[in-house]
Amino acid sequence: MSTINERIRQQIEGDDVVLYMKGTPVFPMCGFSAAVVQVLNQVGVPFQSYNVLDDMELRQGLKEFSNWPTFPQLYVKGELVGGCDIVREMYESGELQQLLAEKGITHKA
Ligand SMILES: N[C@@H](CCC(=O)N[C@@H](CS)C(=O)NCC(=O)O)C(=O)O
Ligand code: FES
Repeated sequence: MSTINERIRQQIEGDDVVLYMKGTPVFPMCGFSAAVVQVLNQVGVPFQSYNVLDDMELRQGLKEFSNWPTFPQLYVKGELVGGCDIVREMYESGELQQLLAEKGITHKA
């Protein structure tokens, strides 16, 4: 495995919920990323985020790692859930909340 893939693997296995985004949760640099931050805040689960605008190797590596060409990318327990459209749809249908509950990811205190 290449170094970048190892780094990604460590990141997505290091936290239950990982968001690769443009900007930060406090200062998102794109509306798509902001939308997923908003969903996660609504659901109330803690998440780790990485800013792909700060790291071109990560930005490129993730597209190949997950075969997913855009950001945001949301991972739960090491698996890609999807981007903005998928996350929003899953939130609206309740599927996202169900997935998180099934994986034992609890709300922030
Ligand atoms: N429909 C996409 C919207 C996300 C999107 O189109 N992202 C673009 C613009 S922010 C992107 O990441 N392009 C590749 C790049 O900037 O490296 C989704 O559901 O996540
Ligand atoms: S940065 Fe332009 S659409 Fe995301």
